[in-house]
Amino acid sequence: MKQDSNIPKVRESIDTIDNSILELLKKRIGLAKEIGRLKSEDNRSKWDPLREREIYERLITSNEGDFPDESLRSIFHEIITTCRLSQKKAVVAYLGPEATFSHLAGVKYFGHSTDYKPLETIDEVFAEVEKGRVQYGIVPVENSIEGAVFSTLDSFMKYKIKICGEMQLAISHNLVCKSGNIEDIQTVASHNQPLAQCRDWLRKHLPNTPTLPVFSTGLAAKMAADNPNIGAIASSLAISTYDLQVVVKGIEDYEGNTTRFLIIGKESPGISGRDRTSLLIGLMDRPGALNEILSVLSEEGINLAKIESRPIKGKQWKYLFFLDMIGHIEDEQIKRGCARLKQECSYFEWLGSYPQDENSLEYSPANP
Ligand SMILES: O=C(O)C(=O)C[C@]1(C(=O)O)C=C[C@@H](O)C=C1
Repeated sequence: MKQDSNIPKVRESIDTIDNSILELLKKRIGLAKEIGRLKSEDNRSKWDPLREREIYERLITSNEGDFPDESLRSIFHEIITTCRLSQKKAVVAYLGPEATFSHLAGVKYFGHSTDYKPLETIDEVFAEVEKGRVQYGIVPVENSIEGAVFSTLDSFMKYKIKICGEMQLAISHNLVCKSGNIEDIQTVASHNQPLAQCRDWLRKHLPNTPTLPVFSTGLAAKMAADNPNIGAIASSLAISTYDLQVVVKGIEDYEGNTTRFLIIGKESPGISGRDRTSLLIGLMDRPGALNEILSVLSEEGINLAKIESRPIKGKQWKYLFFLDMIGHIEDEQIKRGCARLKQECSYFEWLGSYPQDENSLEYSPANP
């Protein structure tokens, strides 16, 4: 070994830098708390997505690639979320138990300093937010392969809440069990959606093994931890949480499997400059009613990102439509379009305007 190694000296410099970063972080959180107090005096919302976007954009521009952009973004994501939470503590509810994809999505979105509350159903997540027992909920709304998550859409029709954000999570399914041996598996448990997303794989590799739909992937993982003959399809987070072994990784039938989650709360954030607006509408009972709605959007130059219909419970053959448009309710174009839609619709509800997710690739569980 070389005696005159320079490593200790360089490490000393790294220690000095780390100490300076820590001092600056302490100063930063102090300033964020001060802004929090000023915002409380003015009764202003603590969350300012436009300001947050400006910070990321400024830092990425001045970085010039010296530090990997993606890492820089996630470090500052954690810093800003922690500073924001120092202004107002938040509890986030999700479909539990621990280690579901919703839990994983929550941690990616809100960072590690937030308190998380697992609940048994998506409906309960909405109920807790509506009652104000938690500040936010995170719920899956659609999957790139299986389409809409109906229980989430139906809960929007039942509860008065607002959408505050969205995020996309790349989903990779693992077949797991206690021993890690496929021969031990007599039943495969999971949530309906992952079972459907791995249908072909299961048919091919475990043709005689029955599947068992349960409330969540986290519950399936918990069942596999308690019973050596149960296999579960679950997230990477579930493996460490429940001390399970991987039988086969990535058993989803299609690549690019991504789930879009919505963050729900009591109020939507202000404009960020790149936003989405969601509406729930009912059509008049007359010919061409849907066409009239689409014409309004087209005439106002509004980009419709998504339309989905759901039957109204208890009213046979009656439907409500979920619409996602690009833009914020404070944008003139969206404001004008919504005013016109209100006139044309039998039911109109603004579900919220919120910053669009632009970092879907950053949220890959393969790169946690
Ligand atoms: O600048 C603000 O308004 C702050 O409250 C500070 C801060 C931050 O930590 O940078 C925190 C929360 C807001 O969403 C935006 C930025």
